[in-house]
Amino acid sequence: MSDSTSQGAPALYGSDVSTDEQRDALTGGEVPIAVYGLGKMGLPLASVYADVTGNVTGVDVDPAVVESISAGENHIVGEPGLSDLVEEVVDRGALSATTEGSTAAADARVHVVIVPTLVDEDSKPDLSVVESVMADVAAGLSAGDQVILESTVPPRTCRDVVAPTLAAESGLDREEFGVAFCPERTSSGRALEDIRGAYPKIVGGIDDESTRVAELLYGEISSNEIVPVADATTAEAVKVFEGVYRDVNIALANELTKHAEELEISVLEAIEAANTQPFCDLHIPGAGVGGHCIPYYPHFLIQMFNADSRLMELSREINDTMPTYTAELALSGLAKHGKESAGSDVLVLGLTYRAGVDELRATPAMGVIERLAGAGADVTAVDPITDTTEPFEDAGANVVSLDDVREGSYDAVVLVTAQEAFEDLEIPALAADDPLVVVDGRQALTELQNEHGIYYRGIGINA
Ligand SMILES: NC(=O)C1=CN([C@@H]2O[C@H](COP(=O)(O)OP(=O)(O)OC[C@H]3O[C@@H](n4cnc5c(N)ncnc54)[C@H](O)[C@@H]3O)[C@@H](O)[C@H]2O)C=CC1
Ligand SMILES: CC(=O)N[C@@H]1[C@@H](OP(=O)(O)OP(=O)(O)OC[C@H]2O[C@@H](n3ccc(=O)[nH]c3=O)[C@H](O)[C@@H]2O)O[C@H](C(=O)O)[C@@H](O)[C@@H]1O
Repeated sequence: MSDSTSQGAPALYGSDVSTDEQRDALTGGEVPIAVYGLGKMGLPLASVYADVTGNVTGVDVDPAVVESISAGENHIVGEPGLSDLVEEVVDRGALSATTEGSTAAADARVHVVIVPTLVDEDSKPDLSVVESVMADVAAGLSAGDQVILESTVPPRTCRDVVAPTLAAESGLDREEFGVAFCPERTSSGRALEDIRGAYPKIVGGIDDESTRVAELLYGEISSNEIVPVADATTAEAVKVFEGVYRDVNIALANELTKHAEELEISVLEAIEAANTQPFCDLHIPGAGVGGHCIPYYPHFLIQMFNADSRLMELSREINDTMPTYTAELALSGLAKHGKESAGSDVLVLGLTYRAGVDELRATPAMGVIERLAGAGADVTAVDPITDTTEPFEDAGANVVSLDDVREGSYDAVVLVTAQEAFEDLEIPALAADDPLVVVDGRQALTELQNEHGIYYRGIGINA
């Protein structure tokens, strides 16, 4: 097998030099790496790869993203350490950025793909972005290259979509290049810590050599254990199973919170007590399950395979009722105090899918706003960490700033996402009348439970 391409960069896949020599080449900056997708996950990942290998080209379709990174700037909010790391690796030439995917592919020996894998309006997995990146990679793929997919995908994607597509579009035989799935087990807000080794790194290749190269790569990226599994399909399943586990368990917590309401107990207290023994890990009930991960991953199994998935489907259904349930706690609170829904002034706190992350896909806030506006309430919304307002205005909300909120007065306040900036908000002072209805969708306002002039309903607390 050729050990170098026309560019002379050493191959890793199928190379006949020792693994130690390959490791030295990798950490010595001799192995050019391309990372496709420079978003919440891709920019931290590309930056760590650059920090370790010194030779990374990041690829993104968004010229503004490429421009900011090329200037050594970090466009992702809320990631400790990322701004300094981006500035440092760009400054020393270890990381550069481009919109030209196929050009970057031609020069790279390792291709790391971490672009969005979404679902369409029928909840069917949408791999179009991954497929478009693979077309770029194929255009520049050489014998001896390794492709790493980190985007979460339906199991069998590497085996049945990525590898055949790369072979067909590059003209190479399937045995001439490596493909491995190496799931990104990272949470926004702690991306660098997670990528560098908070948890073991799962790797699975379409063949043993692909797995070996993935182990070599992540052995240098992560300080934690590298866990090779039987194949890429197993690795893809590991990631999806982790996400489905979370969605199902959040649904259980959401169902238990409704039992707790009937039992007149705090489900949060019961959950915390139940979790004191190691065989129980009840999750936390809330205003809904958002983001482009947890609500999407179950569909990577439900929609793609024939096996019975009633539990996953029902869990999705339960979680998707929570935004409406949250809004109706406010509407029933208003009615209990003689206020019509129509014409009531309701403030929604938080629009992103979870605190500190500027991501709006599948955000529970949308369902809350739709139900309130649908009942005729005058809805005001605020979220200091996102600049996006249009979708929420289209749904019937007037999106304002925190300063505007402080000037306003409301019949009800609904907290959907507990942004840090809300901690300074004097919520009782926002009351238009006595009482102010407060719905706490994230157990973030519990101090208002027994406050005079407040009618408090907290999901997981007393609802
Ligand atoms: N966000 C998270 O917490 C986690 C996400 N993941 C996986 O990582 C994937 C990416 O997630 P994020 O980084 O959060 O998404 P993101 O939406 O923050 O960033 C995606 C980036 O890819 C770029 N992009 C889109 N099409 C492209 C193309 N054809 N070529 C190159 N770049 C392109 C976009 O411009 C954007 O900058 C997710 O779909 C998910 O499967 C895995 C673990 C955690
Ligand atoms: C298994 C797991 O913990 N996965 C994490 C998850 O991160 P993500 O950013 O999607 O956040 P998340 O904490 O799962 O929250 C998702 C949604 O669910 C809600 N949520 C979360 C936990 C909970 O007990 N109750 C609840 O209602 C959140 O408010 C949010 O709307 O999905 C990421 C991913 O796979 O993309 C993954 O890397 C992260 O480690």
